[in-house]
Amino acid sequence: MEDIVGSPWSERVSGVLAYESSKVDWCEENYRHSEHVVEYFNTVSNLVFFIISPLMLYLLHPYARERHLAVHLVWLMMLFVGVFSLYFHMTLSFLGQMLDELSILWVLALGYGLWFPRRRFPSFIKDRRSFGRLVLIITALTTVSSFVKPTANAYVLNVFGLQLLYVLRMEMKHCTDPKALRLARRMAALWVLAIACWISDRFGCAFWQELNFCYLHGIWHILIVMAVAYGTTLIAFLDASYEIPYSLPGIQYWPCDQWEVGLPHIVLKGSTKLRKGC
Ligand SMILES: CCCCCCCC/C=C\CCCCCCCC(=O)N[C@@H](CO)[C@H](O)/C=C/CCCCCCCCCCCCC
Ligand SMILES: [Ca+2]
Ligand SMILES: [Zn+2]
Repeated sequence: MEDIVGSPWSERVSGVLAYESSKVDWCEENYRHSEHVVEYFNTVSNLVFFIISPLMLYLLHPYARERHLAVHLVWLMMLFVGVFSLYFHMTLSFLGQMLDELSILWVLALGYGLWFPRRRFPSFIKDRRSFGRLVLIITALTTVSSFVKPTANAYVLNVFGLQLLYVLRMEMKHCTDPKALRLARRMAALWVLAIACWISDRFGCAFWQELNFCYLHGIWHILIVMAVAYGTTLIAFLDASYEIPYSLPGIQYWPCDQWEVGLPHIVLKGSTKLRKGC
C-alpha cells in the first residue's frame, strides 16, 4: 500500500492537484483575503458565468427549439468553463489550468461545429457532419498538444478567438439589419475591453501593483462572458436568417428592449406551422 502511495504516479497526481502547481500566476496578490483561496477576486468574479449562462439558456430557447436543441450545449459548457475557471483561480493548480483552458477550447470547437457558415466550408467538405468531424479531429489533436507547452495554451486560444472574430466580420459584410450591426459593434467593443484587461494583467502587473489595483483579470472574466453572450446571439441571428428564414428572426434585449440594455436574444416572428404545412 505504501508502495502505491509513494509511487511516482501518485506523486504526479498530487503534484498536479497541488495549490500553485501551475506555472501561470495572475497579477492579483495570492492569499490576500483567504488562506484557502489563492486569488479571491479572480475566483469570485466567475460568478458571472453562473448568472449569465442560465439566462442565455432560457433566452435562446425559442431559437434552439426551432433550429437544433444541440445549440444549448454552448451555454451548458460555458457553465463548466465557469466551474473550472473558479477552481483554477481558487487553487492555481496545474489541473485547474488545464481544465480551464481545455474547456474553453471545446466550447470554441462546439461553436464552430454548430455555427460555422456552410458556404465557408473548405471545398473538400460536403456537409456539416463532415465539417464536425474535421473540427473534432483538430480539437482532439490540439488537446493532446496542449500538454507539450501549457504556458502557451492561453495565447493559442486567443488566436482561435481572433479567427472567430474574423469570420464574424466577414459575415457581417452581407448584413444590413441595423440592430444586428449595433450588436456586432457592442460585441467588438466588449471584446477589445476584455482583451485589453487580459493583456494588461499579464504584462503590466508592476504598473497595476503600484496603483494597488490588481483586479483586471477578474474584470476580463466579466467582460468576456458578456462578449460571448453578445457574440453567440449575433451568430445565432445570422444562422437563423440563412437556415430558417421563414421564422423571421429578430434581435431583442432582455430586460429592456426599448433602450437596448441587457442581454440580447433571438425572437422568431414567423410562423413555424407554415413550414410544417408546406
Ligand atoms: C462560428 C463559431 C462560433 C463560436 C462560438 C463560441 C462561443 C464561445 C467562445 C469562447 C468562450 C470564451 C470563454 C472565456 C472564459 C475565460 C476563462 C479564463 O479567464 N481563462 C483564463 C485563465 O483564467 C485563460 O488565460 C484565458 C485564455 C484566453 C481565452 C480566449 C477565448 C477567446 C474568446 C473569444 C470570444 C470572442 C467573442 C465572440 C464569441 C462568439
Ligand atoms: Ca496571483
Ligand atoms: Zn481566469
